[in-house]
Amino acid sequence: MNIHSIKLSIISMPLKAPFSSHLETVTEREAIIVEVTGKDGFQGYGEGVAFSSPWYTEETVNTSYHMLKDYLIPLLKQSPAQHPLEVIDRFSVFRRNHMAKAALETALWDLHAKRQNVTLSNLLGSNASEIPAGVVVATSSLPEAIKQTENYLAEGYTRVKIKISPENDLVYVPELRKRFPSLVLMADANSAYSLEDIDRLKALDEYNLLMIEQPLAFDDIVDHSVVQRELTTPICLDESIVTFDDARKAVQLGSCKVINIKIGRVGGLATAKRIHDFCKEKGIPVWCGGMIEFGISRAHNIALASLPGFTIPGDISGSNRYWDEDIIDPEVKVKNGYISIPKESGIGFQINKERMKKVTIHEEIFLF
Ligand SMILES: O=C(O)CCC(=O)C1=CC=C[C@@H](O)[C@@H]1C(=O)O
Ligand SMILES: [Mg+2]
Repeated sequence: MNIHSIKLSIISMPLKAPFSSHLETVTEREAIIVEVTGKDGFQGYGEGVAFSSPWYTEETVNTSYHMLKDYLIPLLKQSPAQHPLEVIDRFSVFRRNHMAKAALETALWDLHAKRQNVTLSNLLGSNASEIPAGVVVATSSLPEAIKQTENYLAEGYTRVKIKISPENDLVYVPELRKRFPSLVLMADANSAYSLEDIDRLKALDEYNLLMIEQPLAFDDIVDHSVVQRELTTPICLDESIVTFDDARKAVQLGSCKVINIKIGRVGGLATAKRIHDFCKEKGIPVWCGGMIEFGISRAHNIALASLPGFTIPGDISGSNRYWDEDIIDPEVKVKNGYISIPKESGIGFQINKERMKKVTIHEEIFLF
């Protein structure tokens, strides 16, 4: 793809408020920003979405950096790709490390779209002009959860996700349902339950949740199929779906009725789109998951979520959900519950260089 150089930057920014689930409380977010510069001067951007420690998946900012620096960038230099679709196959010689792979692969998609002078959304096959927004309420205080939900509804959001575990589920869900009877509400368990909790999960059926996300183990597909048979509420898989074959097997087994697609978790846009295409064919609705990300990953999510199989609002909120000031210009904004798809080529947002400079804690350039 005629690459001149790749710059890796590690950035760090405090969240406006802590993001709490039963697994972790995030107060500060680090991420890797990948900037690929072509010999023609075009630049593509990607964002590594692994967290600082391995609480959500096994990857971290440091392991992603190591993969990019010591394996993925040298591999791309040694055997150049002609098209971003080729990259995933090339990277498959290295096991997993999907978030590191996606950080680089998405930057190449952005570069490719800019060179073709098309939006990334169009390049992926969409003609949509907007996507519905969704927001996550992640706090360990019920009054705070109620207050945040009220505020987000006032900002125009129409779909809210809360974090649940056996410690709070039968308090949070009934209380929020009572206060917001017609709210499109869903719950993410991040593997807080086991098969023994089946009655507890069944008790949630009466609260009209849009879905329950990842109730059982992060790497399970089989036990989820047992629980899904017992529940009327659809199960959505997040952590368990890291490859196309995971999605295929989960659908075949009846382990879920909905899939959350995260570009980073599945290793890039090519696999994300492949899972989307498969689910669309099988009648399985999908939505785009979030990673408490900065604007570059958010922009890639917007492009992906514009595809027609994304029939459920994703965890795609405005830049102001987490940040005082994002690293992109303009910031992502939610109006009447929707986010407009930018019309400029590639991801359609500019990098706010001044902001980037302020939040960068490390950078390195690799010449091709
Ligand atoms: O990006 C967002 O707005 C929310 C993302 C979100 O809910 C999650 C991100 C990462 C780990 C989890 O806690 C959670 C999820 O599992 O979907
Ligand atoms: Mg989740």
